Amino acid sequence: MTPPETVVSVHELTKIYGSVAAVDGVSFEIARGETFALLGPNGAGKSTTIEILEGYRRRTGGEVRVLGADPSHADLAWKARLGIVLQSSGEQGAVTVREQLSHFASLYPHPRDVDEVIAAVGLEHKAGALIRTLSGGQRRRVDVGVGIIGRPELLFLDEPTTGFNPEARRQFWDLVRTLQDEGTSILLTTHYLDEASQLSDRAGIIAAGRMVGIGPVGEIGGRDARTPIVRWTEQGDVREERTDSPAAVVAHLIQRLGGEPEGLEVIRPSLEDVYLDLVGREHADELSGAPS
Ligand SMILES: Nc1ncnc2c1ncn2[C@@H]1O[C@H](COP(=O)(O)OP(=O)(O)OP(=O)(O)O)[C@@H](O)[C@H]1O
Repeated sequence: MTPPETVVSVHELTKIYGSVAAVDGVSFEIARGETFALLGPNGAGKSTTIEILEGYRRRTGGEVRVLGADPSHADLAWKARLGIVLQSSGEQGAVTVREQLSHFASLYPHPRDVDEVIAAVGLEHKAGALIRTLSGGQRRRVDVGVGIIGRPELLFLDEPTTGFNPEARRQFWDLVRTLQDEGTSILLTTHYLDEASQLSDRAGIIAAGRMVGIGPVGEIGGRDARTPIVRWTEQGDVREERTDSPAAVVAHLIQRLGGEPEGLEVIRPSLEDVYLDLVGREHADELSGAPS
């Protein structure tokens, strides 16, 4: 079997603004067809990293290859293989949704069908509406449509579902799964850890410009961080035990206490629990539900 092709490779990337290291020695790789999530609190360095990979910002140091090229020297043909959904589009929108997507489609050699994309982002009923008359979440869907219209090999999604209602977020996840089935490689940043768990194969957690955890979403943080916790209340005190065999612990408890333990919970630490441990509790208020 041939090893998977690497579409993004980042080695010891740094970006210094004045005296601040916004990105401070970050390394990771993305294989073709993989979805990789970059997670971290506000100001951690995610957008700076993603914008360097897109060729929008110059790095201070380190090695970066994206689809075989150095983004700081790449050409238009390279750019046409990327799909980009920036954190904010700044789009004023004196054109309709269909006009906007048709315009971007005309810039690519093998674009998707405009009406298919409009349907995929759930804007059929707004196809003829001026973009400036759309809600924030609807405009975000236009941004996503622009990002995928060129049939990109590699798609950058920087906080794509900010402002989406829960139903729109689920629809967006379905769209991403379709793109994944077609073989698209994706780099995603999000403050919604459920979104990262649902969509990504692997994730990296950045805090203050440094990678503090990286791996498959189900394994990040290591085995100990993922060990289940059995929690119960006994004589007014909350007790807990970390164990690989929670059923045996519960059975033993029932026997010892002579019945149902009060307040019994079996907790399997989620990506969110591991994230909080890794970035520190002081960043907890910047978690999901409070995107930038
Ligand atoms: N043009 C700039 N000049 C100076 N400092 C900058 C500039 N752009 C970003 N920074 C700083 O770099 C750090 C990383 O910012 P970045 O936007 O990459 O964070 P982020 O992880 O994407 O955050 P968020 O989740 O809020 O989008 C922050 O401290 C930010 O203030």
